Amino acid sequence: MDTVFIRELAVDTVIGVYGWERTVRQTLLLDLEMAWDNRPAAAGDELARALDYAAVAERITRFAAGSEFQLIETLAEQVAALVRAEFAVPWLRLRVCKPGAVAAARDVGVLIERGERG
Ligand SMILES: Nc1nc2c(c(=O)[nH]1)N=C([C@H](O)[C@@H](O)CO)CN2
Repeated sequence: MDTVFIRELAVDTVIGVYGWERTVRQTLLLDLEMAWDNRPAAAGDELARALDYAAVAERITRFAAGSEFQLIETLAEQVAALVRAEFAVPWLRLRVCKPGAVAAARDVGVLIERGERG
């Protein structure tokens, strides 16, 4: 299996457990690695056989824009399920970062893997 990836996708969403966080939109950064066999797309040089990272990024951005989760764990789980179901991705690794959430830390977030690499 090969990998198709998206790095530091910035999505705006309502996210957080504190009262003030329910009234603002914050930016999360997503890193996504998706298992995919790139050989058919390369052999035919055709997007139709590729895992279209632009389409995946657009879908995640749209989903996050309409969501209002408290925990980044929940957003990560939902994004992972959506990508696997809608794009037939057998395995993925997703990192969700919430920059600025802990002032003394460069970054905080969660990292999940779902599915089988095959
Ligand atoms: N494991 C998590 N810890 C925390 C989360 C979270 O989503 N997952 N969220 C918060 C607050 O919303 C925080 O980001 C506000 O700065 C605290 N801990």
